[in-house]
Amino acid sequence: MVVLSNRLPVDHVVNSDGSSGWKSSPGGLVTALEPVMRAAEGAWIGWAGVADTEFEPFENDGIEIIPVPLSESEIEQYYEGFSNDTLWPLYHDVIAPPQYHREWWEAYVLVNRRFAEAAARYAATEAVVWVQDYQLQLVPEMLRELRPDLVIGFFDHIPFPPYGIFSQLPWRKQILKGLLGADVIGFQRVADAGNFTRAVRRLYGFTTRGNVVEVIGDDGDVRHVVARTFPISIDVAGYEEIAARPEVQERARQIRHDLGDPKVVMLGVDRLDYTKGIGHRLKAFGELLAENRLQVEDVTLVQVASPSRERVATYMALRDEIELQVGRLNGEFSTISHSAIAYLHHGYPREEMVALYLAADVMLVTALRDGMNLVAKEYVACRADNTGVMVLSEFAGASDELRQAIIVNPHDIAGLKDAIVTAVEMPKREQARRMRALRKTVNGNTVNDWSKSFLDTLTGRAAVPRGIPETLVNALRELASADELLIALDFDGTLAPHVDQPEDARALDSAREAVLRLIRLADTRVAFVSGRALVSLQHVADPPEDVLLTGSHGVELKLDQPDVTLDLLASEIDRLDHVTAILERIAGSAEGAWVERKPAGLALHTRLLSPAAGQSLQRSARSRVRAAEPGLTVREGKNVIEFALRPGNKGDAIAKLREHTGATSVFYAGDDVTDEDAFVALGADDLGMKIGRGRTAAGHRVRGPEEVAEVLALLADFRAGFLQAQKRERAYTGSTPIVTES
Ligand SMILES: O=P(O)(O)OC[C@H]1O[C@H](O[C@H]2O[C@H](CO)[C@@H](O)[C@H](O)[C@H]2O)[C@H](O)[C@@H](O)[C@@H]1O
Ligand SMILES: O=c1ccn([C@@H]2O[C@H](COP(=O)(O)OP(=O)(O)O)[C@@H](O)[C@H]2O)c(=O)[nH]1
Repeated sequence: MVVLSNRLPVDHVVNSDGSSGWKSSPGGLVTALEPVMRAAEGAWIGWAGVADTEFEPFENDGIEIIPVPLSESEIEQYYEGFSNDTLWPLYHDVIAPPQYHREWWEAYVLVNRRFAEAAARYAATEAVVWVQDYQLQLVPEMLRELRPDLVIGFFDHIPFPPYGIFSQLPWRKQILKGLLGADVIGFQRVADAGNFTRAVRRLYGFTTRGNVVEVIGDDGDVRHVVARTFPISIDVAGYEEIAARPEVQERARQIRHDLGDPKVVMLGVDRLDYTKGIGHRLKAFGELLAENRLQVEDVTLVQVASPSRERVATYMALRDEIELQVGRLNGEFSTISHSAIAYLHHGYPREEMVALYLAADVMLVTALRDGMNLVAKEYVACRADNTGVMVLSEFAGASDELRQAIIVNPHDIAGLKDAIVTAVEMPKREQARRMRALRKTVNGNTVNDWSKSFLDTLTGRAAVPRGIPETLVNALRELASADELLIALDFDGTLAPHVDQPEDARALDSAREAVLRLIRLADTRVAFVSGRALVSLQHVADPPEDVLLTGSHGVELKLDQPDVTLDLLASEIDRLDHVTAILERIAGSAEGAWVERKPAGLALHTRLLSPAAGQSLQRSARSRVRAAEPGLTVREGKNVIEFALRPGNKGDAIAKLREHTGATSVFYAGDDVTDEDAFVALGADDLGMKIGRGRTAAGHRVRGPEEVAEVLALLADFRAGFLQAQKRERAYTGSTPIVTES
């Protein structure tokens, strides 16, 4: 795996004595990704934090680091400018006004290209490349152009703005196009993913179905891009381990002592950023002191404001503002023995952070907008004794999960003050009740869970366990009570195990038996949906009389009537002959490749070749056919590329079958890339089941044809049970069911 982010986990530093070295770099992205990368084999590509310096790749704490150089002017225009003075405020609710400068955009494009080129150089064939965050939104598309073999993921660590705000961006279409180069785009919150898909619909008119965007390329080909939420987290066990160390606990006691042992220590930990709501927090605290609702002898606020983006004008102004506010409040309310606010403009190492979390009775997270806010999760992970209260802004992503915090709107200063008082006065029992629940939530989604679920979605590599998952059993039980049920099944790899020679494929006996049971049931139809030509499907599947058939990806149909023939025009037959000649030549150049002629198209099979050789053969077939006979529909499957005269896919087949049968619910099972068209055509009352590994839009997954047979048998049991019960009920209530008008 290759990870790309603007920041590396370490920054290069030159000390005052002229010596140099590497230190941990700031921010939650690094906190989250570091443990993931230490556990994974792979390289991390990013900027070393200094200008105009080239570094050779090196290893740091078990991670291979590949630095990408940036010049002084690129840092100004790409990082401080476009990333942090255009995108950052725009994506954070325009809390500060975004600046739009064309030369910043040009630098952004240039640096994104440099990152894409670095990834293209380092990634092995068919490797997974995981691009991080708003600084690199153009990389997915650039990288796909350079290396179409790669699997590309993108994770957005910050909010994705609503269309009304996003649309301000002069380069909004380019940004979306860049992102859509990824196979999976991850967001922190459901709302972010929704904002993104809405923008895609508005600006490109692409169809989105649930989490899947149908991206239509310049050549008319369709790619399915998954855009969904994956809330990021922390290395919970790592924080718990540090919090349990005696020396860290001693340090926490020392901190409280040094603060004058106040009754209550409140803590804020943020990069000094206008998104974090530090000013709102200080205002609320100041008013509580002024109104005597809190006393300076009892309550101290520790505010860590770690330095961030210090050359950006908005950040300089913020520092002045906050420090003026702190100075005023301390001047007004501190006594010789008690400071109101301990203000620390430093970045601290992790052990010191944990000691602060242990020392704090109340954690204040009052962000005006924040992608996630890992500080909130870290505080919870450290409170093993179930004490402590968190006040948490509803505008931080963490509030979606940490529901037992005291959730606040930081703009409502009166509400924020009440929340702070509630936190300060909260009885220990109530603290424990809430903290237990918070800890359970944080433990239930660690950073490993986050990366695993993202990467599993990306690569479809989740080892598919044997057996039928409980969630699938429940969904089948529900599906079995449909008024009119259609069970549509792919054949190869679903009912029949894959074999080297397509004509040798046969359905498993157990699958055949289950199908025979299903077709005997009332209000239940079974269909086979195959990419094969109908005649080939009939040969291998030997389908029972009542099974509906669709072949050639829905172009051929046999629906309760004698065979359907396809009328081809003479010109279409000429085109097929021409493409046959081209493909035969290509197949002839590689031992083990062969061409299959279909009623309305051709397929080049490469399954006996190595994956790399197969891919390269498919690429050359694609470009030569496109040049010679433009306008054919191209479909890529596992080890096969098809050229069809007429468009049509398994999604269309489902629509035709649904119409023919009047089905109110559809069950669809398939294993191949072409089955994804069918999965995205399913609706809320339907059930999609993917067979084996691979990215999918299906809601369920099983391992192989044996499990498919089990699932079909189970569905037959449930359906028979439902129909029996329905029959009994009708007999009991006097034949026909009661129909009410609405
Ligand atoms: O690299 P910097 O410019 O110094 O900024 C530090 C990082 O800030 C942002 O962090 C975000 O990621 C966190 C983890 O997902 C999330 O909890 C937080 O809400 C975000 O703001 C930024 O997104 C990173 O790229 C920066 O490295
Ligand atoms: O002095 C400091 C201040 C913060 N952090 C860490 O920086 C990260 C901040 O991440 P968060 O998601 O809260 O916000 P971001 O800074 O990424 O916007 C957390 O892991 C903090 O523990 C740190 O190590 N030292």
